[in-house]
Amino acid sequence: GYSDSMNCRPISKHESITLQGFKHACHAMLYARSEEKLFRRIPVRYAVLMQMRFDGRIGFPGGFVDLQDCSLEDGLNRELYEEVGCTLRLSDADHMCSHVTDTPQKLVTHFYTKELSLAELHQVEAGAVSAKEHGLEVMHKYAIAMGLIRVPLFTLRDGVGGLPAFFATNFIGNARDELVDALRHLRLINEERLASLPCAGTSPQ
Ligand SMILES: O=c1[nH]cnc2c1ncn2[C@@H]1O[C@H](COP(=O)(O)OP(=O)(O)O)[C@@H](O)[C@H]1O
Repeated sequence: GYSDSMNCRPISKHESITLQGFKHACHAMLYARSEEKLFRRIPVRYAVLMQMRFDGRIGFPGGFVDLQDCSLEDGLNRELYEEVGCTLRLSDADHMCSHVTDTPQKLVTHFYTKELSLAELHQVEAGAVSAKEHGLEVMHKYAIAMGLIRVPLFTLRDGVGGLPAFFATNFIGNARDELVDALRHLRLINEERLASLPCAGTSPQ
């Protein structure tokens, strides 16, 4: 049987695909180094993409992949194309971590990160609105993406606005932990600031 500690534990991609009776989902964090400044003053530093989901929660673009059908990466690339119109191809080299959980369902989530040029990222942002599974006109048909959003990495002087406020929003699945892992692992913000964020101190890895 599964112990409580199994609830969302890290697992290797290799081991996860040997599990019986588990669904697999792949999601990706696309990001780019940015010299942009908010209000000509606050350095953006990195543009990190997440999306507003149809259900009002925030997650990364991606979705379920049927391993009978295709590889994890092919499935991810298909989802990225259908949801946000991204034609870039992610590969095994972009895989960052995988987690397995048995509640509320038996699921493995595979998380990928990919650095783009700012121009490529702008293209994804601009193209997303016309992607097949994006926007209100297809909401009778698909579990759609409502819009790409950027993660604010700065903190305003009030100590709340910016990343702390963003962290207080509602995330899907383990998307929040994936975001924290990626920000830490890719060194997009420093450890001290990470530790000061609500719920960010205790990532499962
Ligand atoms: O950003 C994410 N990180 C981790 N898990 C996620 C994320 N977004 C959705 N999930 C989980 O992945 C599964 C597939 O959801 P999603 O809505 O992406 O798939 P679909 O678009 O194929 O229906 C769900 O169990 C959901 O809880």
